[in-house]
Amino acid sequence: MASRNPCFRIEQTPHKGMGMFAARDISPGELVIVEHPAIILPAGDFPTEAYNALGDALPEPRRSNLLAMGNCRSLAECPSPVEGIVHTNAMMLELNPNAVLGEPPIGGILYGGVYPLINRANHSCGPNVAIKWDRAALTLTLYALRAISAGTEIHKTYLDPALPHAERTTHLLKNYRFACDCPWCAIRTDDAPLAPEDLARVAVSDARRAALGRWIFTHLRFKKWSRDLARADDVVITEHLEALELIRLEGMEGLQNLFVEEIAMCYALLGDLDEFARWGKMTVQLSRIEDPPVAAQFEEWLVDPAKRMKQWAWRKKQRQISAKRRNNNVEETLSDFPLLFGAED
Ligand SMILES: C[S@@+](CC[C@H](N)C(=O)[O-])C[C@H]1O[C@@H](n2cnc3c(N)ncnc32)[C@H](O)[C@@H]1O
Repeated sequence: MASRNPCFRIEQTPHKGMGMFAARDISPGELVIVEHPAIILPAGDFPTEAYNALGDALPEPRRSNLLAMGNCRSLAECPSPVEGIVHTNAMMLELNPNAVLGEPPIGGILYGGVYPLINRANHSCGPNVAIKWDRAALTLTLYALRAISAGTEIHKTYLDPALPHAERTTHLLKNYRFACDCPWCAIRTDDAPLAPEDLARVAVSDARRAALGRWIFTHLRFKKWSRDLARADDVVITEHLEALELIRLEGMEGLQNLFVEEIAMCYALLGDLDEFARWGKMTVQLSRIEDPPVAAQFEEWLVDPAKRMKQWAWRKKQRQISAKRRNNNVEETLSDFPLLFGAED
């Protein structure tokens, strides 16, 4: 199936059914596709006839596009192919059917949306794209989390990648009927335990993922650091760079924006123009889809940070003021010494 979107194509994979592949190089933060659902229905189980009726009610080519989608359920489990397709593909979202027109219908009942193109993206525990809901329009936006070179498979994640390997495996087998063979997983071909080297690799990955999941609760954040001059100037930057390295190793770029943005802010408070420009531009690039107000704010600041940011070089200035005070005290103390000595002499 060919897509008119030049950024990706849908192709057969060797062992995952169809998949989504980059048709050209895609930059971090770049839009891959915005898509409307083929169908959207309340979460839950319905009689077979209801699923069949839903499929029959769809106009062509939406109906045949829906029926061509992946279905990991057997006919014994789901006699209606529409039901199997919904269970294999539906992306959950919470909507309020009584919401006021023009307001996002957030809060209320869980629904599942099926998206004929976005749902072709297979799973990885280190996904290179993420999704964002527009609950008012019911569209899903897929965007790149890191650079994706032409020909690479586009993977999203079907679960919280911070979960340990064993829980990820159980979830994927139960709900999607496959064993993940991404670089962060280890597959057991039979009931035998994992090989010692696979166990060790998975243990390292689990530990890193758990550390990243806890990071924001256990490490110093920009805001606290910004007001606390007793802390070293580079403490947040150093720790955030460590987090970004763990993120890179685990392919968990879905977590990176907070760290990148806070590093940019640290450099702003330190009055470092070059580093602020570097990290600020990265923040703009990564936030354009995920958090447009943040991207807009940084774009504005980047024009002339020294003039446009209230907090520009604040920490640097505080350090200069306290150094001056210290110097003055030292001078006063020193100038007192001759008198003291003189008096004693
Ligand atoms: C939402 S569909 C993804 C698209 C699907 N491959 C297709 O042909 O339409 C989910 C199904 O794709 C397959 N799949 C997704 N990710 C996979 C992976 N990493 N390894 C093996 N199979 C995968 C499984 O059969 C799963 O039930």
